[in-house]
Amino acid sequence: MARPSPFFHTAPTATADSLAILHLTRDNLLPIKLQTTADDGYAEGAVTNTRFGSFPHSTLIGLEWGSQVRASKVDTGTRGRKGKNAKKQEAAEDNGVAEQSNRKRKSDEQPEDTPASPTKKFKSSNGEKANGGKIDTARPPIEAGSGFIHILPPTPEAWTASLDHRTQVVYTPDYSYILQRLRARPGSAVIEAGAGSGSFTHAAARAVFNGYPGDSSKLSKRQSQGKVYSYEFHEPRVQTLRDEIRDHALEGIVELTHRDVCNEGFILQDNTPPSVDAIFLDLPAPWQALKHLSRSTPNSPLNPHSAVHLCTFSPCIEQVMATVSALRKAGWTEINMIEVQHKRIDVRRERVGLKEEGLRGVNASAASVDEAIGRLREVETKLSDFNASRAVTNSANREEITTNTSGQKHPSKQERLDRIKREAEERKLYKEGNLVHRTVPEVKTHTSYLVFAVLPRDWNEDDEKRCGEQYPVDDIMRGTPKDGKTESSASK
Ligand SMILES: C[S@@+](CC[C@H](N)C(=O)[O-])C[C@H]1O[C@@H](n2cnc3c(N)ncnc32)[C@H](O)[C@@H]1O
Repeated sequence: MARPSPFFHTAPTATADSLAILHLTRDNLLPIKLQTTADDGYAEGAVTNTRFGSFPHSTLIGLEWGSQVRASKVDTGTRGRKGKNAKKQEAAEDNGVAEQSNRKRKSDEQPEDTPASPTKKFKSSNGEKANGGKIDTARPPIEAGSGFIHILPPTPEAWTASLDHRTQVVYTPDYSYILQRLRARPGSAVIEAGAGSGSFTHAAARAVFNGYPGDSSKLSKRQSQGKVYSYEFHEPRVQTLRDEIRDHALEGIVELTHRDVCNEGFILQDNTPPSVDAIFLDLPAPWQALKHLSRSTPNSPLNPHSAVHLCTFSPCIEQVMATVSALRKAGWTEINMIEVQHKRIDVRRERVGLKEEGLRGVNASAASVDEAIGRLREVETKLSDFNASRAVTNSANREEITTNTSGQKHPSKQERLDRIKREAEERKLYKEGNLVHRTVPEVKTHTSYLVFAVLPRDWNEDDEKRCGEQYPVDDIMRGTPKDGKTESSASK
C-alpha cells in the first residue's frame, strides 16, 4: 500500500512528520515539516522562526487545521554552544526576528494588516536552522505574546502560494480554469510540460487522482489510473521537483521525465509513450512541441480512444499566433484563446463620521452637512470663548479644559479621542457603516494567454460501421432501441 499523500488524505489534526502550511499573512505562507525531535539546538525542540515570532513544533502538532497559534519564547539551548561565528550570526538573526515581530504585530493585530516580506519567506521556509546538538526531551514552550499565525493543511492552492519559486508559476485562478477546460478528472491522464516549480503539477495531480498504483483492484474495468506525466529539461529543477514529489508521496501519480519535449518528444524513461487525454504546455515555444502531439507519429502519446484537449500558456500574442497557426496546420479543432483576468474583491464595512475620529481603518471626516456644521459651531464657540475670556494666553495650553464666558466646558482633543474610544467599545462596529466592495489590484497571477484546442479521435469506415451496428439509425429514429422495446415502453 502506497504512503498516502498529504494532498489527498488530510488527517483531522496536524501530525508529526507531516507537511503543514503556516499562514503568516494572506500573501505569505510557509510550508514546514512538523518534527518531534529537535536537530537545531532549541531547548523546546524543533522550532520555526517567522517574522511574527518563534513557533516550536510541539505547539503545532495535534492542532486542528485552521487553528490560531501564539508565538513562544524559545531558548536557544545548545545553539549557544556552537562556534563563535555561528553564535554571532544566530544572535543577529534572533534579534532581527524578535525586533520585527514586535514592531510588525502586536498580539491583537490581524496578520492581513501586515504586508508580506518575500525576502524573508524562503530563508525561513527551511523552517529549522543549521543543525546543533540533538535534544531528546524538549522543554515546554512559554507563550511570548509577540504574534500569532494560523496552521493550514497542505492543498495545491496553499502549496502554490508558499512554494519556492524556481520559475514563473501558474497560479490558482489560471490552473483551476485550465484543468476544468482540459476536462481533467479522476482517472484522466495529463501531460504537463515544462513542470518548472511544480505549481500546476500539484493541482493536476489532485484533479486526476483516483487511487495509488497497486490499488487498481478498486477501479472498475472502464476506469484507468489517473496520472500526470510531467516533463522538464532544466536538470536542477527536475531534481528539486523529484524530491518534492517523493516528500509529498505523489510518486506513481506524477511521473517526472527529464526531457526537452520540443526536440525529443514525450517518450517516457522506459521508452514507452504515455496515452493521455489532456495536455498542458507551459513552454516558451509550445508550437515546437506540437509535431510530437499527432496521432500519426510513431509512439504517439495521445489516447487513441478519446478526443484530446490541449492548453498552451503564453505571455505574448506573437507566441499565441505561432501556436494557433501550428494547431490549425496539425488539424486541431475548436481553437480559441482566453485571458483570465482574475480580481480579488475586498468586501468590508466603511465607516465615515466624526464619531470615528482616532479609530483605526475609518474615514473620520464629517459624514453629513449637519455634522460638519455642528463641528464648525463647536470650534467657533470655543474660539470666541477663548478670545473673550483671555484666560489662556499661552498657545500651548489652548487644548486644555477651560471654563469660559459661555459657561461651557470645552474638552481637549485628547479627552474627545478618549471618549470616542470608550464609546466605540460599546458600539457594534461590525454592523455599522456602508458595506462596500473594491477590487484588489495586486492579485498574484501571471497574466498569460491561454490557447485551447481539441484533437478529435481518429475515425475511419470500420469505426462508422461498428457504431452503425451498435446504434442503428432507423431504430433510433423510430424510437425502437436495439432490444426491440419502444422508448416509451422501455421507460415504464
Ligand atoms: C514557466 S515554467 C513552468 C512553470 C510550471 N508550469 C509551474 O506551474 O510551476 C517553464 C518551464 O519550462 C521548461 N522548459 C522550457 N523549454 C522546455 C522544453 N523544450 N522541454 C521541457 N521543458 C522546457 C523551463 O525549464 C521552465 O522550467
